Amino acid sequence: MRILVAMSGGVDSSVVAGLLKAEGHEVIGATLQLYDHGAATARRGACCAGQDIHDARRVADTLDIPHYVLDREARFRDAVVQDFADSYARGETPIPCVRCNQSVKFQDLVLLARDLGVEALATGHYARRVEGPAGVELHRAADPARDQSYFLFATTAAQLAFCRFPLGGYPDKAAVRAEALRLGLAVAEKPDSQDICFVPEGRYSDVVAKFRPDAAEAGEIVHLDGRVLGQHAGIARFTVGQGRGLGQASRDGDQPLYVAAVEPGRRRVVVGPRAALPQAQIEVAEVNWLSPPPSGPLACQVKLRAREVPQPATAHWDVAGGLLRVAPAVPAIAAPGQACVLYDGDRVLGGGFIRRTA
Ligand SMILES: Nc1ncnc2c1ncn2[C@@H]1O[C@H](COP(=O)(O)OP(=O)(O)OP(=O)(O)O)[C@@H](O)[C@H]1O
Repeated sequence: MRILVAMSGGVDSSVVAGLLKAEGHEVIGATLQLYDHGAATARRGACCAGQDIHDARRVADTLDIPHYVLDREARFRDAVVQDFADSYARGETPIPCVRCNQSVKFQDLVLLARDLGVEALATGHYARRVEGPAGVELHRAADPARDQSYFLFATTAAQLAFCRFPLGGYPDKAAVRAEALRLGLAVAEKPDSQDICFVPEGRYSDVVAKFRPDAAEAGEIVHLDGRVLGQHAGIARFTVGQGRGLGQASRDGDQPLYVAAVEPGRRRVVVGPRAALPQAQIEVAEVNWLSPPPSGPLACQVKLRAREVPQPATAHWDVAGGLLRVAPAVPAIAAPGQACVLYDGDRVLGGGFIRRTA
């Protein structure tokens, strides 16, 4: 098979290219240049800085495969970084990896793949693509610690059919690194990439302040009952459900307080006791189904943030409104902007972005 491999310069996608080549496929590598390296080169493990492009090229040379570098900086800045800042300015907590998968990685790479006349696009994502009786399904990776299915919910059925995730069945990262050594790849010991590739040193509020200074303006922290408890240095620093970083607004007497809402219009952060936060129903928009959309109540498990185990819930799909209403079996706090992904066991049924909670 002629196959395009999305090569970030990291261990995972390098191993994918090596494995596919060893299996006898005709492999072509492609690396997307996604952001200005100036700020990022100091950061080890960033996925798409200059060093990473160099590493990807070196791996391609070792494997003796053709390698393309595509400049997608402008598109990444508009579709991912600007969207990230805009989302914070709306009082949400964005999930940029999903936007990147949606708008840059899969769209642009699938287009390139089609131009090159290849039959599939392979990535180093930890997820499993399963050929089911009614079409291709997305499943959780074998290694729960690495599973990235949550970030892939927005992949369309057509993209999924075209994609391959050869690492989805690996038991753990150590096995992938061992494979890299066996294949003689220079990146075998390279550190894992960190949370958000375009944010140097985890200072995401600096990025937001640059793109949306309004989200970094000071404002009040108020209690649900209207009392002003303190000041904050920008709404972008707050997420619904957050209990840390509230300064003197972190307690009311001996009762711990949590962020109940972020109000961009009034630049206010509203806090209250945990039990007072809305947790009964979650409204989800921009829904993508990777299974037949349900016509009645759907008993499933949902994941409301990247690092959590799916929890039982019932979902109702409002076809006309294009909205999903999710009622967790055990009340749960959900942050607008994050993804709500529906599972049936290991299988991803679909998902969308959390809009509001009630
Ligand atoms: N700049 C890029 N160019 C091409 N493909 C990329 C790029 N960044 C990521 N990818 C693809 O998306 C996959 C998942 O990206 P993620 O940022 O989660 O990388 P990762 O888990 O650190 O993997 P890796 O070790 O390959 O960097 C990568 O394995 C790779 O196939």
